[in-house]
Amino acid sequence: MRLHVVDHPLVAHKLTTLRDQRTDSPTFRRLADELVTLLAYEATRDVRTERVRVTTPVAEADGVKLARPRPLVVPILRAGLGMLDGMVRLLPTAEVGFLGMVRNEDTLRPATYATRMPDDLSGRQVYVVDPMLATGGTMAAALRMLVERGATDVTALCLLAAPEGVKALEEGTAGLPVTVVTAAVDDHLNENGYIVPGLGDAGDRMYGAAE
Ligand SMILES: O=P(O)(O)OC[C@H]1O[C@H](OP(=O)(O)OP(=O)(O)O)[C@H](O)[C@@H]1O
Ligand SMILES: O=c1cc[nH]c(=O)[nH]1
Ligand SMILES: [Mg+2]
Repeated sequence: MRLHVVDHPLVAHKLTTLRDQRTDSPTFRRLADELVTLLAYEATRDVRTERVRVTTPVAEADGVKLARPRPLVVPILRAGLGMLDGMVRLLPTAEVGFLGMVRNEDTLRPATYATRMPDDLSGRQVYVVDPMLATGGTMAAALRMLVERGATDVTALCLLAAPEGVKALEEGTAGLPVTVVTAAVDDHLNENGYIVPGLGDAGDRMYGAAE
């Protein structure tokens, strides 16, 4: 597993407001959208392109376009939905697969309640989006599912990670081809499995009632 923590003052600024408990749902959603754009800029550095020629109003020019097969973006519902628009804005040719997963708040084990995904992911570049990497159980289960379908090139974009989740992915996905891109790795997980200092429950903050 490769880990890339995006070190940029605009990322740090937006993440700080995201963490603030006074930030309401509409602002939280806007900031998550803006942050994913900045993370995606780094995460898509190796996205495959092909050479093309275009005619400008002045002359012929060499250029590049996103190549086929089309990249696949996979939001992990619910909270990952808040990162989907930003991703497909940057990757307009992307196909989207959906994974509905929820963590049992007592056992902290993930359960999958929805899957809508191409059967064959061989040769595809896959970008999984989920704001929180806490114990890593949800992301590890998602990765296993993608690899079972033939994925060999997976990038996970998370707004925040815990060291425990990073370690779990390093150990649990040994040999799996995954790069994790995040805005920060926080201090630790608390006894309820929440990232400390974190930002609370990302799904609730995105889709709970606006304050
Ligand atoms: O690393 P883990 O310990 O597995 O925890 C992380 C998961 O928990 C959150 O989702 P949640 O289960 O709260 O679902 P939601 O998005 O519907 O709120 C988060 O968006 C991740 O999917
Ligand atoms: O801190 C955490 C941990 C898991 N899921 C969240 O939304 N937040
Ligand atoms: Mg949640």
